[in-house]
Amino acid sequence: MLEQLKEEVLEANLALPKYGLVTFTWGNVSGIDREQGLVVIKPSGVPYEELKADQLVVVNLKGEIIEGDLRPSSDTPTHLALYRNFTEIGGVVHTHSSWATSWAQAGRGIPALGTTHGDYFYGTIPCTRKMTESEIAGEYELETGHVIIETFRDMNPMDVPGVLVNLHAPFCWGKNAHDAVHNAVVTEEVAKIAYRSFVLNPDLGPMDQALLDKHFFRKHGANAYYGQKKGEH
Ligand SMILES: O=C(CO)[C@@H](O)[C@H](O)COP(=O)(O)O
Repeated sequence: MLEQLKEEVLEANLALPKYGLVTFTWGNVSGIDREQGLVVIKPSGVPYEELKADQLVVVNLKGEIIEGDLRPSSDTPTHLALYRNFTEIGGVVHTHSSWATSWAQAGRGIPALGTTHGDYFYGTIPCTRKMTESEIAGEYELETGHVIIETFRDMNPMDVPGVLVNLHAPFCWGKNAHDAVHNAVVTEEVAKIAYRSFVLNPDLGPMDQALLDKHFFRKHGANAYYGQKKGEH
């Protein structure tokens, strides 16, 4: 099981440069084996082209290293906070993909403007509040997870499988590492499309709820876990 998860997480990490989501090593993917309570994550600072499955690090949900000689990603505490609180997710991706990071630096969520967005996100991809000085000075990566969880206090994270961390960059998730990367690619794409839509029409508003419902539930099912708590739109 764990060896299979390592191969899935390796493949997901290698997909980041393939889809143009990362520069240098500005990103990381993890996956979780919920039965064993173990997370496989990219080692810190290792270039993707050199990455091998046996370099991936295995940690438990407390962050203790169970397997691996290298240091786990610096964002590991953020990934783990999401796994502990978003119990339906199986994979997490963090990148600094440039269009989504531009919205994060602007402190703006990406509204649902069309069906491309609506197929994957049941409403706005939110931007978190700014982190406080004490959060930044404290356990920064863990606190980054906390502000994400706070942002989703009234939303089912599987309705909107991604977030923009204010002044930082996107975190996305899904039912496994591959699904999380898929959502990260769509986040970057809708960030680009939304920016251009506002340039073409600055008065643009969110898409009609009926169209959003049609596209999201057509793809995810009206009674799937995605729709248990309606996302904000
Ligand atoms: O958010 C950041 C830097 O701001 C991180 O994503 C790093 O860019 C990647 O760190 P490692 O996974 O290599 O530790």
